[in-house]
Amino acid sequence: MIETFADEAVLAAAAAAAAADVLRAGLALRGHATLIGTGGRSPAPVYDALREIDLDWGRVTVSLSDDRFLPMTSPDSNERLVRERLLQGRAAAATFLSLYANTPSPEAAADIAEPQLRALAPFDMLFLGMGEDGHVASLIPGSPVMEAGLDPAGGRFVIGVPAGVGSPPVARISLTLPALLAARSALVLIRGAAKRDIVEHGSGLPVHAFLKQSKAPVRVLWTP
Ligand SMILES: O=C(O)[C@H](O)[C@@H](O)[C@H](O)[C@H](O)COP(=O)(O)O
Repeated sequence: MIETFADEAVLAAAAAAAAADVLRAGLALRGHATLIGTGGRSPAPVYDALREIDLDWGRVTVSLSDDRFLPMTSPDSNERLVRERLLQGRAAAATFLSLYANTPSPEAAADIAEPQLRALAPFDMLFLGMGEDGHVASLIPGSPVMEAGLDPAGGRFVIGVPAGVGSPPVARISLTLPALLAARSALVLIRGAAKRDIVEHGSGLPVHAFLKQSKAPVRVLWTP
């Protein structure tokens, strides 16, 4: 099930091409398309490749599977990564929908994002990274909201995640499993032997909850 790529650049080109195909199909069928991005190191080269692809970016909306509850001025902001690496060049014409808001709590920011993400769904393309603890989005082992976020029958699309888990262990805003499963297609981007081992031989972690479902078609792209 895992697709192996020789290196990061080859993986990035394949992921960008797959995303562009799906976005083009969404544009042709519905007149607009949605890409849900992710933070971390893995997506940055994909963003670099994707932003130069000739698409009607003005009719594409981009958001995130999770963000840190930090303003864009922070180097740890995922929104900052997407704005700096994806929303440039041709892709600068896309609309970005923030998960972060300057609210007193991540829960209040999630309340603002909730109806906006619901209105966007289903999403044409979802990118996910995975941590070495098996987390996807900010559904992180050890978090008090992980179980609620992974409930396939849960009523929320977006939740606040209190500080104390993850790296950095700051508060976060995350899509839930029902929101992630509202993707028409998804790419999980992973690198290194340890992560491959978790996907193939681990069990019961957030990544497995996402992979063991038949709702959203998922490809797992791996490079050593
Ligand atoms: O907010 C976070 O905790 C990270 O952004 C995290 O979710 C990241 O996506 C994965 O750890 C994969 O990271 P890499 O892409 O660097 O492998």
